[in-house]
Amino acid sequence: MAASRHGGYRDNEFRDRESNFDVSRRGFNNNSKQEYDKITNGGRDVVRVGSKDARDRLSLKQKDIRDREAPNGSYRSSSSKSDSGSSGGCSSGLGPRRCEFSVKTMDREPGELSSESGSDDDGIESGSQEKYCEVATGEGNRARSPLERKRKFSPIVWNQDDSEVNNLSKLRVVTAVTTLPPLPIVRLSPNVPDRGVETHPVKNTEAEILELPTVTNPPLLSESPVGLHSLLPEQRWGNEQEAKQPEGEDFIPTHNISSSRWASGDNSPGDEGEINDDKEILKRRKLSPELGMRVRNKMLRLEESNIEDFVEARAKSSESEERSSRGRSSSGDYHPGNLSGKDDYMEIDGQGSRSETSGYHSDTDLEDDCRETSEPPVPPQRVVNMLQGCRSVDEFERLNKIDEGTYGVVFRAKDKKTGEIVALKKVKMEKEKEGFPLTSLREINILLSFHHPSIVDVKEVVVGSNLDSIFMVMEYMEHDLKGLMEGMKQPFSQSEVKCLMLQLLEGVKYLHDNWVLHRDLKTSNLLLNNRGELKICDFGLARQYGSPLKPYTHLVVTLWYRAPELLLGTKQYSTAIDMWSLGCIMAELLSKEPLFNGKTEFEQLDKIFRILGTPNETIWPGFSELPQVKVNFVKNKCNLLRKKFPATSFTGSPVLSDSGFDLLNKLLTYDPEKRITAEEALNHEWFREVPLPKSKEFMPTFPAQHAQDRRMRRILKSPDPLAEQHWKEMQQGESGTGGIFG
Ligand SMILES: Nc1ncnc2c1ncn2[C@@H]1O[C@H](COP(=O)(O)OP(=O)(O)OP(=O)(O)O)[C@@H](O)[C@H]1O
Repeated sequence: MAASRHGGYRDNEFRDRESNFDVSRRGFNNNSKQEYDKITNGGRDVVRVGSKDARDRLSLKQKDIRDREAPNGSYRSSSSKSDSGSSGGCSSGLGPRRCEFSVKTMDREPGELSSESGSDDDGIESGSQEKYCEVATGEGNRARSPLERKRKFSPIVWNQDDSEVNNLSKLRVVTAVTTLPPLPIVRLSPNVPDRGVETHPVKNTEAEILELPTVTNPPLLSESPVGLHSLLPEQRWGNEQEAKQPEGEDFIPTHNISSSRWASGDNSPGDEGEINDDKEILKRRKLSPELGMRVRNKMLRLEESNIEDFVEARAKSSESEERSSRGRSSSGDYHPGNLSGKDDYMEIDGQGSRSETSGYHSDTDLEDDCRETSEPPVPPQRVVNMLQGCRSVDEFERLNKIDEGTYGVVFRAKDKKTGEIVALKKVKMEKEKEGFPLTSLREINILLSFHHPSIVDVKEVVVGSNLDSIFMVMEYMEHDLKGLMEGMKQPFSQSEVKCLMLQLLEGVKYLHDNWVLHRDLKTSNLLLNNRGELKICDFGLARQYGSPLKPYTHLVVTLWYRAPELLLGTKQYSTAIDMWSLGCIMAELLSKEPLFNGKTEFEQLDKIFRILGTPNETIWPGFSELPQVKVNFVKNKCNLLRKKFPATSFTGSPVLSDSGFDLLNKLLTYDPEKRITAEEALNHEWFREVPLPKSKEFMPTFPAQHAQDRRMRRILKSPDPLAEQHWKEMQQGESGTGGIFG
C-alpha cells in the first residue's frame, strides 16, 4: 500500500519482519556495537556488516527484495557498497577506538523503563497542572543532573587499560595530556610562556590580533618532555617513545606521528618507511618546493599551537599534581576541569547579544579557547602529521557544488587516484588576513580526532593551489535530513525514526562521553547516505566542556533547535542543550515539520511555551533567575505536545506511542538537569517496542539531490529575512583560491 512512500518502498513488509526480531537490548554503549547491530538488524546476530558471510547473505536477501521492489526503482543496494572505513556500519571500520570506556552502561531490567506517560492524553489535554508538571519537569528522569552523571565518568579511565589505571599518579599526568589532548589553540600572546619562542601575529575570526608561537629554539623546549625537537622529521614520536618513559616519571605523550594517517606506512600502501626528507615529501606530494614550504609553514603553525598547548597542559598538570598531592580528596574522582587549577575561577562573558542567527561564534568562546587549556581536549590518535604535507586539491576532480554553509563550501568530488567519491569542504578564508578561522580549526581537529559510525569521517586535509584554501576531505553522504524531508511526501515512519534516532543518539553519546558539545545539532547537520547511515556533521560550533561549568556564549544552536535555557540567556550549560535539539529533531522527523520555528528569540520561546506550557520555579528550579526571564511571556499552563503527537490519529497527525511520547517529553524537559541524557535515551523503552527500529539496510533510499538545491531550498524557507540577501552576498564574495574548487 505504501509502495511509493518517499522512496517507493513497502513499509509494512519489513515492519513485519522487524516485529519478529528477538530484541533483548540491555543498553547501548559505545562498546556495544554488536548489540547495536543486533537491534538495528533486528536482533539477527548473523547479519553483521563486518562479516563477509553475513554481507553475502544480506546481499542475497536484498537482491531478492530489490527484484521485487525494482519497479519503484528506489530500494537501496547496500550490498554493492564496500562498507569500507567507518561507513561500514556499526560493526566494521571503526578504526582505532580511543573511546574504550571502562565505564559500563548500566544494565536495565526489562520493564524498568516502562512508559510513564500512561494516560497522558487526559492529563495534558485537560490542562491539569499536576499532570503538566509531571510531564514538563521530566519526573521520569532521575534527579541527578546530566553533569553529575557525566562527572561520574572520569575521562581518566576512558583511554586506559586496567593495568594503567592502577598507577594514579601516572594517570593524572596522562589524563592531562593524553586523554585530554589539545585543540589547536591560538593563545593570546601574554600567555605564551617564555620558552624561547617568538610569536607570529595571527588574527582570529573576530579581527582580534592573536599571536601564535613559532619555535626558534627547540633545545630550550626540549627541556620538557614535549621537546619540539621531537617534532623534527628525523624524530619519531608516539607509543614507542612513550613506552620508553621510566615508570612513575611524568611523561607527556605527544603527537603520535606513527599513528597519523599521513605517517609513513599508515594508510599509504605505497610509502615505505617514514619520509624524512623534505624534497622527497614534495616529490611524493607533487607540490612545488615553494608551495610545499608554505604548506609546511602553515601547518607547522597549527601544529605548534598544539605543541604549545601540550607545554602549557604539562605545566598545568604539574601544578594540578602538586595541588592534588597536597590536598586531594581520596575519592578518586577526577574532573578534567580541575586540571587547570581554576576550580573556583569563573570568567564572565562580557559581550552582549550580537546576533540571533546560527553559526554565531562568540568572543567568549575564542577567549575560552585562548585561556582555558584546562578543558578536556581531544585524544590524539588521529593527530595529523602535518609535516608530511598535504595532498593538493588538484588530485580531485570537481563534480558539483553540494552546498554552502556559513563556514564552508561543500563540493562533491572524485579522487583521481582511487576514483572514490568524496565531499570536499572548503574552509572559508574570507578573512584570511585575520588568520585561519578558529571554527574551522576546531572542526578539523575534532573531526580528525573522532571516529565513530555516526560522525562524518574526515579522511584528510588538502590544500588548494593557493595556500589560502584548505579543504577537508570527507566521506560523501547523499543527503542531509533537512533537504531530504523537504522532498518527502510523508514523514518517516516510526521504525525509520527509531533507526535514525538510535544512530543519532549513539553519535551524541560518543561526543558527550568525550566531553564535546556539538552545539549546532539540526536536521541540516545530519547526513544520511544510501546505506541508511546517519552521520553528524558541522562541528564548527562544537567545543569541549569540562567541570566545573564555565560561562559560554548562549548564542549557539540554530534558533529552532535552541534549548530554552540558552534562549533565556544562561551562560552555563552543558550536554543538555544537545539533548533538547535532539527532541526537536525527533519531533521533526516524525512530523516532517520543525517543532518550534520562531523567527526571533522571543518568538521561539513563545512557541515553546505555547506548546509545552510556560515553565515556573516549581518545575524548573532556577528558572526565575535566568537573565531573560523578566520578559513578559505568554502564561500557558497546559502541555499540548500530545495533541501534536497523538497515540492514534485520523487526521494525518504523526502518531506516537505512549513510550515514544515519553521519550520526546524527556528530551524536551525544561529543566536541563532533569533532561534525559543520550545514554538514558538509548536505553529507552521506545526502541524496544514494536514497531522495532528499522534496520539501516532496510531504510528506504532517495534520489540524490541536485547540486545547490540543499542550500537554496533552505534559504527560501529560512526564518531569517536577510538570508537571501546574505546568500547573494556570499555568492558575489566567493573568492577563487581553490582552482576549480574556487
Ligand atoms: N560529507 C558530506 N557529504 C555530503 N554533503 C555534505 C557533507 N558535509 C556537509 N554536507 C552538506 O553541506 C552542508 C553544509 O555543511 P556544513 O554544515 O558542514 O557547513 P557549514 O558552513 O558549517 O554550515 P552551517 O552554515 O550550517 O554552519 C550540509 O548541510 C550538507 O548538506
